[in-house]
Amino acid sequence: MLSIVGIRKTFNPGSVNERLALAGLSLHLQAGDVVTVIGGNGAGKSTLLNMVAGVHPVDEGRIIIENQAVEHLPEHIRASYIGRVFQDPMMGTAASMTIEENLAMAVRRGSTRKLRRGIRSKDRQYFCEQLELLGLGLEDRLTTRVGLLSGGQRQALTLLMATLVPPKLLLLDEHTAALDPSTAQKVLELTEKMIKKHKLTTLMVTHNMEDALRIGNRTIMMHEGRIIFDLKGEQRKNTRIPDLLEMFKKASGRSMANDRMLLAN
Ligand SMILES: Nc1ncnc2c1ncn2[C@@H]1O[C@H](COP(=O)(O)OP(=O)(O)OP(=O)(O)O)[C@@H](O)[C@H]1O
Repeated sequence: MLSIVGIRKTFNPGSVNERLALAGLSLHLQAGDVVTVIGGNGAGKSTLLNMVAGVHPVDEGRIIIENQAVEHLPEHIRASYIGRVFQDPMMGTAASMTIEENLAMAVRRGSTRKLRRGIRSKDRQYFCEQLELLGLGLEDRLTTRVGLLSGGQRQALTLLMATLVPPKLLLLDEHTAALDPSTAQKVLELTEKMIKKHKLTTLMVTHNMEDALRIGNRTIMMHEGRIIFDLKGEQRKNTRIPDLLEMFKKASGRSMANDRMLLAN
C-alpha cells in the first residue's frame, strides 16, 4: 500500500543550520496497517509525514502509494488521497467558513466535479448524520463559523473532514497533543472509530508511548532520521513502556531523558 524506499532529507544544506532529518529511511505498510511512530525530539517523525504528504521534496528515495510513485507529485495532488490531521487545531479547517462549508469542501476532495454553488438539503442531512457520530452536538451548529469552535471540536471536525471521503492514507501528527487530557481522549477514541470504520491505512505520530503500544498493529521508533526498531505481532503485544525505553537506549546509545515522550507518560 505504502512503500517508502531510502528517503533522505537535509534541511538548509551547506549552511550552519544544516540538519539531516531523514537518513535513507525505508518503510513498507500493508493496506489496513495502523502504524504508530515514536521517537525523541528532532528524530524526523514530522518530516517523515511531511515527505509522504508532499510538503517538502525528497532529496533522494521513492514514495509509492498503491503502486504509484508520488515523490514528484505536488502536495495538492497528494491531498486528494491523503488525509491529514496536524497537532495544531487551527490547521486543517478554514476558520472563516461555516461547519457545513468546511464539510462541503472535504466532500469534494479528490472529486473531478466542479464546485457547486450551494449546499443542498441532501448534503446537509448527510453532514448532520456524520457530525452526530462525533457526539459533540455540532450537528446543530452547521452554520457556525469554525473559528468559534473550541480546539477539541475543531480537531474532531478536522478528523471527520480528513476521513469523510476515506483517504488511501491517513497521516496523524500528534493530533491530540495540544488538547486537554479529556478532549484528547475523546478525539483519540474518534480516531480509532474512524480508522476501524473505513479500515484506514494510518501513520500516527505520538509522544504517548502507552497510546503508541495500544493503538494500531505496529509501532516504529525513529532516531536521527532512521527507524531503530519496528514492533509488531507478539513482540509488540509483550512490550511495555520500560521495555521501549530500554530498547531505545540499546539502539541509540543514549537514554531517553528530557524528551517529551517521557513527559507524556
Ligand atoms: N522546515 C524545516 N527547516 C529546517 N529544519 C527542519 C525543518 N523541519 C524539520 N527540521 C529539522 O529536521 C530535524 C527533524 O525534525 P522533525 O520535526 O521531523 O522531528 P520530530 O521527530 O517530529 O521532532 P519533535 O518530536 O520534536 O516534533 C530536526 O533537526 C529539525 O530541526
